[in-house]
Amino acid sequence: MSFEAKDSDQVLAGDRLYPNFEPLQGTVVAVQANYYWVRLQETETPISSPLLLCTRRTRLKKMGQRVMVGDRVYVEEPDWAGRRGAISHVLPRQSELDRPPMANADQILLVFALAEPEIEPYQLSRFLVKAESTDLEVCLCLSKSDLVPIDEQARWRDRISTWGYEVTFLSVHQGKGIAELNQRLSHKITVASGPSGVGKSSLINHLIPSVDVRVNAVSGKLAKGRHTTRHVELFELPLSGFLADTPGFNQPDLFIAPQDLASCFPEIRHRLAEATCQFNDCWHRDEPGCAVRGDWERYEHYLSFLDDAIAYQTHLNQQSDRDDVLKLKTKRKGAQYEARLDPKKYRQESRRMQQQSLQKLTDDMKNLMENEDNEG
Ligand SMILES: Nc1nc2c(ncn2[C@@H]2O[C@H](COP(=O)(O)OP(=O)(O)OP(=O)(O)O)[C@@H](O)[C@H]2O)c(=O)[nH]1
Ligand SMILES: [Zn+2]
Repeated sequence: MSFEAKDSDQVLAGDRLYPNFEPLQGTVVAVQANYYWVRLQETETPISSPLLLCTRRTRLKKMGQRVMVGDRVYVEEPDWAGRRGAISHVLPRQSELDRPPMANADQILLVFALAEPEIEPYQLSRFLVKAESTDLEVCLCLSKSDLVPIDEQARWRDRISTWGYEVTFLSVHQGKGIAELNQRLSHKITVASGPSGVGKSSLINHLIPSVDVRVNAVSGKLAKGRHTTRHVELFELPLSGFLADTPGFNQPDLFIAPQDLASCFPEIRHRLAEATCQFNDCWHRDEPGCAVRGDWERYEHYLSFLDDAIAYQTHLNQQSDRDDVLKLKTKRKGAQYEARLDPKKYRQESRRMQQQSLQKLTDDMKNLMENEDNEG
């Protein structure tokens, strides 16, 4: 065997069979059925604000590779005129949220109003714990600062700092805090959350003055699913980055395991960094030698959420016992639950529906582009 210089057109094992091409990369901003709206990175695309309606390559489907809002993807075979493409690859996720279903979120923007409606500490605590349970960064903003005198704002700032959080004061009406917030949101994917009426919509409109018409048009098309917890959509921020406003995030059910609750309180994390409880599995209620129990403000909230968490876990355990019984019964009776749906008919139906919805989306895109042409 001799070592020879490689022939330029000889193909060896391990060689790349494709020429060196940079794949088109983008972020999935909305999902509808099996179609994905992908915002491409602006570089090297022949159109501006490239938003393509994409399908998912069969290979991904076969692999069971789900594509979520927030996913960073490669897009192949762009059809620039028709604004269509195909997702060929999903890049590894940094994070994954279940509700809303979202990939790569970096932080949660939690908005409460200083007034109208007034801050309700227990409710704020609940939102904070919910946010903490995702393991994402929490950015807490208090809005409508124009309605409340400076000394009252300072009282809230001091009070919430004992909870372990810094606050940013905002007033959309006075444009206060907006620049600072924009910085915190830049180059990140942020999920906005907060109770109704705190001014979240006003804030988003203010942050994104030219809320992207195309993305907005996506909202219109997705209107049906818009107010369900399953729907989520990303808006592009002026300093880069995306913001998701998701109605589904507004009812924070604390489905947290009792043993995980303590880590959702900065006050407890802080106490446990300084000292340890006598028992490893301390729930910080009335156990002897507990390092957490004390007269800190939110301890009452912790106890209350713990009761909820224990009740929820008990409920789950009972349900899983019931499911086990059901499984046993079903086994004994044989496969009587099979073939409820005629799978073939169902598949044909759903394919036809997909074709229809694709046709509708394509029409929508055409209308949009025509409108844009008329405007510009
Ligand atoms: N004084 C004052 N009012 C504000 C400010 N921002 C919003 N508002 C008012 O608060 C009210 C609610 O604002 P929205 O933006 O609809 O609040 P939201 O959080 O989106 O409410 P939902 O749609 O119910 O979720 C409106 O009347 C706004 O004009 C602000 O900075 N200062
Ligand atoms: Zn303890």
